[in-house]
Amino acid sequence: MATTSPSTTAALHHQFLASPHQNGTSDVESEIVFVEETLPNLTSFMENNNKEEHNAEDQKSTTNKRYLPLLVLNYVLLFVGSLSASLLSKYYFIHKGSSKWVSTWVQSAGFPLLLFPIFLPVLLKYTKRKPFTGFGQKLFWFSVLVGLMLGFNNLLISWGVAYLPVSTSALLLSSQLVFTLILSSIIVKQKITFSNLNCVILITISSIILALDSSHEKPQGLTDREYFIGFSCTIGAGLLFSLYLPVMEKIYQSVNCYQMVMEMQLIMEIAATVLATVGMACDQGFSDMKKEAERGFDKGTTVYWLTILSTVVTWQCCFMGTAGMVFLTSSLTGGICSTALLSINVLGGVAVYKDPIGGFKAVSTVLCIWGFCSYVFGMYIKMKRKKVGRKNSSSASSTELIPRRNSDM
Ligand SMILES: Nc1nc2[nH]cnc2c(=O)[nH]1
Repeated sequence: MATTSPSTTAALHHQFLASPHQNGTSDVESEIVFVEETLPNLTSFMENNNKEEHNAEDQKSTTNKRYLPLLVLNYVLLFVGSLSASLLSKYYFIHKGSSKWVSTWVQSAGFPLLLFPIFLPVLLKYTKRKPFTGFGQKLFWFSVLVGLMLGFNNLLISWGVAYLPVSTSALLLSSQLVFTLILSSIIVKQKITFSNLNCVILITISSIILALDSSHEKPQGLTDREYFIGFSCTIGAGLLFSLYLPVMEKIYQSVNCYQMVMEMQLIMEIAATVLATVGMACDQGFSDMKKEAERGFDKGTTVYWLTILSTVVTWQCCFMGTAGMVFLTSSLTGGICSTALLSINVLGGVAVYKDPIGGFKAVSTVLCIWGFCSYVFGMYIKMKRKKVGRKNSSSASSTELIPRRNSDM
């Protein structure tokens, strides 16, 4: 029978959930040993209590009542953000915007928007946790490092977009999905299943068809050197992004609260903005911006600033959604959702810019939707099976303590 008082137990439980890796290991089994060895009286007490407490604390647990609304919200952010950021970036370049630094800077400069998901839950009394509680130095420096990596990725994306046709960069970027599958199987031991392999293959084929169909869209006057730069930058961006996703998943394994994910995201976006701002300052980006607003942009000054502002907001939604998806599901699911949107973005081009749609584009879109839907359906079935399994298993409660990853999603 437990002798620990409920308040001590709750505090220790909270401490464990907040930093499960304090014993210096990252292995789930050693965490069980850690709990059972260092808190001998706690385990049996928790058998009766931890299920509800864990679900209330661990927002990435699929049994948490806030899990599904958060997942839907993040996917909507990713979908709307990615689609509109891509259309707006195209709008910027179509109407004679040309600065690569401006296009890099707008991808992260919307970081103050992250203060909403950080402070709103406290103001609305959804949580008692004060923002940045338990945010250690290690997590801070990790976030800065990953933020600089993301800033560099944003720069590479901008160079790619500036030199390559949209279809070519979509094809090259879709290679990030294969890299994500490989890197996440190495970094977070992602299982390669029929469902995720099928999805990766279908979405990759979908992008290849799309790119082959629109290879004639190569801009006139593009030199071989520029094409090579655009090509290398886009491949580099795909590689960096496919490293970024599993690295984030690895870090999120020690985070159980969505608010903290947004706090990390804030630090990362600030680091990426510092990088972009230094680049802007050194390469006359700010004066380019002013010149573009006054003379370069063919839709006038007001529309220029509105375009910049909406691009800033939509990129932020896109990154917020990506981070949320990786936290709530896995890096592979986040990667699949982002990359599937590359093909869907083409449909956005058809709807908004009246880009021509032929048989190839239609087949590509169907393949992409098919791959994506079969994956989501597979995830849904798996989640349902897990739920039934959990209900049937009465001995599962003691291991519910361990932050459970949806590693096969
Ligand atoms: N490389 C890369 N950068 C991104 N930034 C936002 N989405 C993406 C993506 O899918 N790939």
